[in-house]
Amino acid sequence: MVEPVLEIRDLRKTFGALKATDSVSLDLRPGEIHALIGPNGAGKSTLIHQISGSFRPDSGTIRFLGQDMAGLDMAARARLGLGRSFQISSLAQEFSALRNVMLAVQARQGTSFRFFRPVMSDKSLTEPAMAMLERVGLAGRAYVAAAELSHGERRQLEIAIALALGSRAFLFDEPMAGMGPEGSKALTKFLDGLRHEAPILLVEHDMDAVFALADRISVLVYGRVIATGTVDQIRNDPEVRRAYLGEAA
Ligand SMILES: Nc1ncnc2c1ncn2[C@@H]1O[C@H](COP(=O)(O)OP(=O)(O)OP(=O)(O)O)[C@@H](O)[C@H]1O
Repeated sequence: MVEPVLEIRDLRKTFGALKATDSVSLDLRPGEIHALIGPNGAGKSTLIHQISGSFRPDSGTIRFLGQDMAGLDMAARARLGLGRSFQISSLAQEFSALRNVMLAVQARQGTSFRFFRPVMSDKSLTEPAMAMLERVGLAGRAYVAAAELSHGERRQLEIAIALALGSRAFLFDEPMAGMGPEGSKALTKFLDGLRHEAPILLVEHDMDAVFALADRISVLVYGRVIATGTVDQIRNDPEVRRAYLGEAA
């Protein structure tokens, strides 16, 4: 069997008497989109926070690329390649898309001071940055300021930055939120290709996107995973239909 990229075992987190994460186990395999769905308050964001390192679990383990994440803070997990998006504020708005990715390439290379060469003509930065924009389908917008990009394009740019920084897996919490139908469609198409760059754990309420994208779905209800399976298995699971999907299935 293929080794999972991310492996979560028996994770528990309580807030007072509330079991926000109740013995959750799931994994993320190479090349897959694993969607996490469930009603409001089911504990999806709480789970993502524990994986990214912003909440500490009460018990259980999180392994990423074979390494135990306990004791590593968010920055350390990000450095290992656990990419958490979307953080629009991380973009330098007045800089071009290319320049934004170049900053990430530069950070990865660990060479922040380049007094003798004008940055924009430094091929060791422009070439990998442009290649990254091509990978996310944004090369045609390379010289446009981040502030001028559409909502969806900014998300593509953030992912180019995350890939340039070395992200090996993505945690996305409701990426479709705030997008119109056209934007959602474009982002769905983009995420579809992105899984081959790095697998994605996707929290999403937009069921059209989830059913179009997910290789597997886990359903969280009251902090517990009540089912994990393919789109068809989940759509036809009587407990899932009763607890969550209702007529949406
Ligand atoms: N910092 C916190 N302190 C106390 N309770 C919290 C905290 N964060 C989340 N909760 C509670 O934990 C439960 C799970 O919340 P969470 O935001 O993880 O659910 P969710 O599935 O992401 O919901 P939604 O789909 O609405 O985003 C909720 O009852 C919430 O009120």
